[in-house]
Amino acid sequence: MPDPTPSPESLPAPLPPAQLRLTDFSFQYRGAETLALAGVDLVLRAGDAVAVLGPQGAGTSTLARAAAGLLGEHGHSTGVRELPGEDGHGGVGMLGDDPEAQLTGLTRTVHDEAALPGRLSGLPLADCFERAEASLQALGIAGLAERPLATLSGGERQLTALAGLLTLRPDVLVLDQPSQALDASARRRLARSLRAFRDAGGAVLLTGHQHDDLTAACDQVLFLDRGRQVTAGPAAAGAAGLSAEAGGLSPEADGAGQCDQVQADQLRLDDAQLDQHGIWDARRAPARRDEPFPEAAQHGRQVLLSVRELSVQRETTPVLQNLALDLYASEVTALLGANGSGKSTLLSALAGLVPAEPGARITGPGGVALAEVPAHRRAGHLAWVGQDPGDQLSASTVRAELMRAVPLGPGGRRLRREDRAPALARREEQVQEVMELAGLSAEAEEHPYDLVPAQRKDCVIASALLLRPAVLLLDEPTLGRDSAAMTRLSTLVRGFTSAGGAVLVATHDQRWAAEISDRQLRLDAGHLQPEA
Ligand SMILES: Nc1ncnc2c1ncn2[C@@H]1O[C@H](COP(=O)(O)OP(=O)(O)OP(=O)(O)O)[C@@H](O)[C@H]1O
Repeated sequence: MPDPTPSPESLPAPLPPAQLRLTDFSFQYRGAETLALAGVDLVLRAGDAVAVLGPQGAGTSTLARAAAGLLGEHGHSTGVRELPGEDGHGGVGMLGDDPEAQLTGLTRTVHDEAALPGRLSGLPLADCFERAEASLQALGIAGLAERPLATLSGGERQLTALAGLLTLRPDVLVLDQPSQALDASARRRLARSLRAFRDAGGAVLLTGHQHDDLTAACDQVLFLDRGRQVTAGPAAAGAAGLSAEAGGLSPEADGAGQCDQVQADQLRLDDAQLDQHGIWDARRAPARRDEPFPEAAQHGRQVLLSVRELSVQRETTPVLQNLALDLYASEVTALLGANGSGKSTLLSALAGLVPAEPGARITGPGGVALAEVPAHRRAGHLAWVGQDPGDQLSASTVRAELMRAVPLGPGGRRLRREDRAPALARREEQVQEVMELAGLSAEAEEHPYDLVPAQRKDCVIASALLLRPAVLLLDEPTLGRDSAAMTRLSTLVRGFTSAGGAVLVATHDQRWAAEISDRQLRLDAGHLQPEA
């Protein structure tokens, strides 16, 4: 008879200790009518990496803040959050999803910013500096240590904020959309740093709306739908009917509250499942397009913007060198390139916001020479949507922001009294239309700063469209978008080119670049090359 007592070798290894546990955790923002999180259960053990994905508004950022203990003042929670490190050291370090809010504003250089968290937590100075250097090294930005923060590119800022977090050696790292703004090699370096962090006993929680190399390297993925953790089985059957069930049923009935975590290896996270949950899969091969976009063929290859001998220095470093570029009517040109390669510099120089070296020629629609034209007058020809939408928003509601973008009279001239009412009605109509196009109708009366970063960008894109420019310059418009918002963005961009406009768009999302663009250019060492 076999011995019923299991041998010690056959016993499962004891589970590593939990670093963070949320049990039946619910949260409601003050003044909100519905729960932002409803009965979430989550356990992060030493060495774990878990991704929580959901469409925009599903509560992934709220979950990140809940895990980091940052929700306290903002509403009411029920359930339990346990964090062993709460007795003193370790704890949770979090990087938020707002690229504009990641640096403290208290320091001047990259090195000082990376060392600051340690200094604020009372570490000896020598340790702070040593850890800061090690973090900068691990993330591949040691060369930027002495750089003033104000001179960093978007990706460089993101990595600097991460470096600061790593110096605290937290038990748990919570990263809300950490890949946004990172190029492929920075993402790989970050993946390696997270691996090392986990091997040393740390746990990682990633949240966001996109599936990418980092979420694919997690052990598990959870999906959120309107604050509820939803059942997502490994097969398509698990995903079927999710949207129909979730939200309308009680947590008991729809399975929320039971931790149904899915292994994230690609074999089990299939396309249907990600689509079902509204997640943009940045790793997927681009959808094939056999024909060129029809509108491009229709309008012929009319040059709308011609750039020659464009050189730009930042401080004393040459970033763009003698660059030549043509943008064509009805075409989308994708601008690829590593972090810090100069994509934003190029777009800003075209918009007249960064000075070019003498000799540059920028010729706009109808042969207008733009190189000498100041930025505010270029905007009618070339509308620029910068990397940080906050820099371009100033009104207190989305509607007011957009109203402001439409000049009432032709060329901004004053209108006669009798023409005012019809002009106001027309403006109202245009604004309404563009809000619908950009998916902002429900946010019309919101303060732009209360929107999530992707919607803030939508607001700036909507303003740009209202200017009716010939050329649209978009800097990283895909950040923080779920699948529906990506589709909306594509529709908006193709709508613009259908009407004969040209688009130049800087992006790190190679799938989207391949799907949306008529051609792809890569910026490298100050020069543009066709993407291989
Ligand atoms: N105001 C500035 N002063 C000095 N250097 C700057 C300034 N802004 C950017 N730089 C530097 O110029 C280079 C190009 O930056 P830019 O922001 O154009 O790159 P990018 O390709 O858009 O990067 P990312 O993909 O990270 O957004 C980088 O080395 C950056 O650090």
